[in-house]
Amino acid sequence: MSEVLLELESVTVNFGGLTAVHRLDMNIESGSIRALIGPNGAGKTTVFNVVTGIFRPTSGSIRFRGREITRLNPYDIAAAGIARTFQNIRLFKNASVLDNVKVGRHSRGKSNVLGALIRHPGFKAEERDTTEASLAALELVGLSRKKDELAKNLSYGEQRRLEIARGLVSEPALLLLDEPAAGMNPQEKQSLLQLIKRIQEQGITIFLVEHDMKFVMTLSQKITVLDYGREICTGTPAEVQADPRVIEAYLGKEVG
Ligand SMILES: Nc1ncnc2c1ncn2[C@@H]1O[C@H](COP(=O)(O)OP(=O)(O)OP(=O)(O)O)[C@@H](O)[C@H]1O
Repeated sequence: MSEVLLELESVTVNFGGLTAVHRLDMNIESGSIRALIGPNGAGKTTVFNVVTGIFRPTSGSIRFRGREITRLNPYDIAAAGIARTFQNIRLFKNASVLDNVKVGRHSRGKSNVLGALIRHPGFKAEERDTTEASLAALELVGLSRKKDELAKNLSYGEQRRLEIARGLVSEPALLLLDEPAAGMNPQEKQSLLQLIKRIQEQGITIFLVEHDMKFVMTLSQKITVLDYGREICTGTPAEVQADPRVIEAYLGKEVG
């Protein structure tokens, strides 16, 4: 049995009278690729938001590498080793590709503003380290040649890969991808699939929300299915596809 990296225990998230996530238990094994699927509004993004500290759960607990992270703020959660991308592209469009990646390194930085202003030696060493790590992340996502381009001049698929590079540069143990394949053409999806596998080979655990079923079934070791905030099934792609509760949850609903 491999070690559990992320553990959700009876996590509930209420928004006023609405229960977006209801007593969710989840164990994500270190080194695995886990998908979270479910019809629109099932609570998937809310799960990402509580894991990354954007929302606090109403009740329940979240542990990462055995450490309680439930009440930490997003910055401390990032520093603990969890990175994410968002459903909608969030890049600095008028900044270079390289600078967009460097921004992702901030959760590891130790130097303060004063160190930057006086060009303290520690700051310079950190700058060098940031640039090297950013170039390595760009290499991994296949964007090295475009490092000096403005982000806005990249194609849609490249912009999404740039966001992944920005997540990787903090050297996370866990990478959360929110609908990474959304809006991509078949070639872009294929190259994304290969990229996610390469990231996993680097020892990074992947947790993704994705509507493209073919993509999810090809990539994931295990899938958790949510419906109205409740887990209805967790299993291998074959187990999930054969589960009547999953078929029922999707019947008559837009799969996306
Ligand atoms: N900040 C919020 N305030 C109030 N309600 C919210 C908030 N965020 C999400 N919700 C509600 O919680 C429920 C779950 O939303 P969530 O975005 O997590 O679903 P999802 O599974 O990610 O959906 P989609 O596949 O459409 O992105 C929905 O009913 C949504 O309207």
